[in-house]
Amino acid sequence: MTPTRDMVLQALEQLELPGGGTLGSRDLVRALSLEDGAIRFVIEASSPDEARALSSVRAAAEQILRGLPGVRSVSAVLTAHAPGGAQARPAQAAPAGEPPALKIGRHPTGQAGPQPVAGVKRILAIASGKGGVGKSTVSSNLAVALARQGRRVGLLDADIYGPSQPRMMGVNKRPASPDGKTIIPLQAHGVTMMSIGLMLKEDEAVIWRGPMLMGALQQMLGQVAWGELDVLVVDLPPGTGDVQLTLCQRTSLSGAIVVSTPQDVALLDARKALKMFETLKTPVLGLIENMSTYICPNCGHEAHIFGHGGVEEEARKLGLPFLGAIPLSLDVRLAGDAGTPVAAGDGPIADAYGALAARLVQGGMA
Ligand SMILES: Nc1ncnc2c1ncn2[C@@H]1O[C@H](COP(=O)(O)OP(=O)(O)OP(=O)(O)O)[C@@H](O)[C@H]1O
Repeated sequence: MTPTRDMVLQALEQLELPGGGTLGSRDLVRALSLEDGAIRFVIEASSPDEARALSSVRAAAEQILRGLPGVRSVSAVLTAHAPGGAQARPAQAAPAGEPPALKIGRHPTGQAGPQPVAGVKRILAIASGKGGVGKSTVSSNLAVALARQGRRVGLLDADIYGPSQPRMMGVNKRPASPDGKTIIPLQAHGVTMMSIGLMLKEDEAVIWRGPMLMGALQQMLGQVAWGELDVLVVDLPPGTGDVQLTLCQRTSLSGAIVVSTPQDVALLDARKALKMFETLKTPVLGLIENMSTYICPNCGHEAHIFGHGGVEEEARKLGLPFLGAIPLSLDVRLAGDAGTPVAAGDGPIADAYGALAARLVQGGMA
């Protein structure tokens, strides 16, 4: 017998939360998925303080669910809305009695099961609906920020059509392969990294089709000597193509994070990416707004060049966690172009990435 959604929610009712109530009565469960006895869900706190107060709840919830008949595995992550300030809005609970807005699919695809990567505890895919919204920038900065917090972090640049991590992380050495099979990844800013860009000859055009892409991606995941990692951050290509499909179907992803700018057109594309993850049954762990607000370095005036708050609003509508907003800043681009992500230094943007990384660590996502 495999557990049903009702059985899971009912079992969770046994758990008294610090501060009173249950996960159900406080409407904290999001993105619950059940598949062949594997249970995954997100506990979404309304603030980092609430998440701190609930830090013991995740493990306790997992333990209760492991006791249900037919359960093969349980994975819960704890996340929180962005902290207060100009970008924050109070968390809005779904209307009482309504199920949480589930944004992950529940339909089996009949594909061979996703496989873990040896030694790697969690795999986070960073995705976007369209190019140029800063997905690669967010991936490298998040990887560096997580490493600064003591996590063992890998960064895989799977953006096969436009690999930008060698430039952003400041590496350009071709990785060694002592036995002609195992690929030795490179190290930069405390992160173990690998990019398809490092395997290509300069100006070699990557005009590959589906099967070749799949082979390259599998090689990067399976043949790279990643070592023991707490989290592997995967920088996906933009959109919804073969690489995303392969990764979601063949690899045990902890989940995906979708990056968008607040513009309507970017959000429209972000929705397509979210739909894809729903179809592929990959949990979406949250949304990040990049290029959110611009503060003039000369006069301190705050401008909303691409609009503002749209991603948080979208996350709220979809019942998905909003993980945070990164401002538009010349420093971000200059640092990325110079090969040292801004998160490796000090200042407000490094702090914003630090907060984002801390939220992921706290939630068991990294
Ligand atoms: N918060 C930001 N402030 C200023 N510039 C940024 C910010 N985020 C990204 N950029 C710049 O925007 C450009 C595009 O970013 P990036 O390459 O990360 O986007 P992408 O979504 O990965 O695009 P693609 O998938 O097409 O490679 C880069 O020059 C980068 O330095």
